[in-house]
Amino acid sequence: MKQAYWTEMDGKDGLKHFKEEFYVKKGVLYMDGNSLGLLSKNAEKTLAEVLTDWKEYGIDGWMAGTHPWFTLSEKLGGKMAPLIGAHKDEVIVTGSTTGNLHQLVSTFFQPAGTKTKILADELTFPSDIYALKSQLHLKSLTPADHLLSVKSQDGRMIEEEDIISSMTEEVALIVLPSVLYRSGQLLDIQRLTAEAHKRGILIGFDLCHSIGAVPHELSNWEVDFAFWCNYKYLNGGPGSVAGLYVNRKHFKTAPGLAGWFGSNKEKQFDMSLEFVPSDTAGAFQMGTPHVLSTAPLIGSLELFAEAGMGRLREKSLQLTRYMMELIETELSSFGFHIGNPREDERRGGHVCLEHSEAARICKALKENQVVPDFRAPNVIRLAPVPLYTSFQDVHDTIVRLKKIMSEKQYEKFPNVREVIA
Ligand SMILES: Cc1ncc(COP(=O)(O)O)c(C=O)c1O
Ligand SMILES: Nc1c(O)cccc1C(=O)C[C@H](N)C(=O)O
Repeated sequence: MKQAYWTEMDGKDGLKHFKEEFYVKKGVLYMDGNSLGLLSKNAEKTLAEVLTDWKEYGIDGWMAGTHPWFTLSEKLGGKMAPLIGAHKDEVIVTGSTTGNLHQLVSTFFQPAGTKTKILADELTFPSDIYALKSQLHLKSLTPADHLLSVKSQDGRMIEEEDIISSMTEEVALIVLPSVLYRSGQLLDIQRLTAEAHKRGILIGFDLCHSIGAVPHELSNWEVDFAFWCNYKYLNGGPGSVAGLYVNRKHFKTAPGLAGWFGSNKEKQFDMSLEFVPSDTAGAFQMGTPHVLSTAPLIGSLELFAEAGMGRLREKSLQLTRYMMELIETELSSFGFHIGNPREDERRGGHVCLEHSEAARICKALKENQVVPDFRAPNVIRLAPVPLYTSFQDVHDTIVRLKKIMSEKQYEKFPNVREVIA
């Protein structure tokens, strides 16, 4: 493997100083930032600041201190907006991914007449399907008849053409992932939104695997709503508070699940039994924000503002391209298949490496200080995230993998998954 390439790329990498901001363990090649991002010093600092404010101010921390808690969700929504190409008031940091999906579907799925179906796809993350089915049940509609699932032709990707041809008259709402969690396929959000709207269908996206990895233009594309977690590429920490986006054209739509933190902030403490919603995406909040699980995001988002999504995406594409090239040149005799799309505009931030022995190859990688994750039945996900991964890290990952394969190190492990990854 030629050293010239990675030394040259690392040498001219304008983002390389960010790696020092992160707790990257010495000798460990962390390729799992698409599942749980690493802690940054900045995130640690803002978490400590919020704890200090609690210590110092008690109840007054809601309005005083370094990061007053009462407006923190709105403030962070504004800081997150550039990552998805939204207006500041269209984004709020709140809830969890699955909770936010429930909120948005309960708001925007309004079956009427013959328009009673939700369209999703068969490769989406299971939690989304569970949520959609339970939302149908709540409206006394059976998922077997009312949840349409676009089929994959190859078990990896979902073709946009197939999604569009499933946008029938009966569909009221579409919920799709931006990037598929296993194959890393990036869907054409702009095109799908335009096609849905031509047919009078509302459309929303799960951005879990694209936020912080891929730039978006949600407002310009007129996407109706979106939701995501902040613990993957955004490094908000395990169980970090999530986010949602609602296009301004829907600000007058009453939230399906109302709660007092969705109130107009001036009125909230009037304690009236009449709900007066905020006139922003803040209306879709419910209860008191989980401040301690939000605090690391304050620091983390500062890093994203400094790095910029354009530069992050450029480096991410270079890293995944380099990884795929090395896989092709170095690992061709070991039975791997690259399961993600090759085109830049069709892939997210991770490489999907398929192998019949994937579960135990992952165990061998971990033993060799490479952290991937495994997704059944046969996928090794490798995410060289641009904030803390160098080109040399990508190179070294493939060197370690090649050694594992040449020496058949994986054979000493059973080929079954661990509990989580
Ligand atoms: C695409 C996608 N959607 C939804 C979820 C569920 O998120 P949460 O557990 O935060 O609700 C995840 C990850 O867990 C995910 O990857
Ligand atoms: N949300 C997770 C969790 O609570 C524990 C372990 C992993 C996760 C994940 O986020 C997994 C991730 N959504 C995936 O793409 O597989």
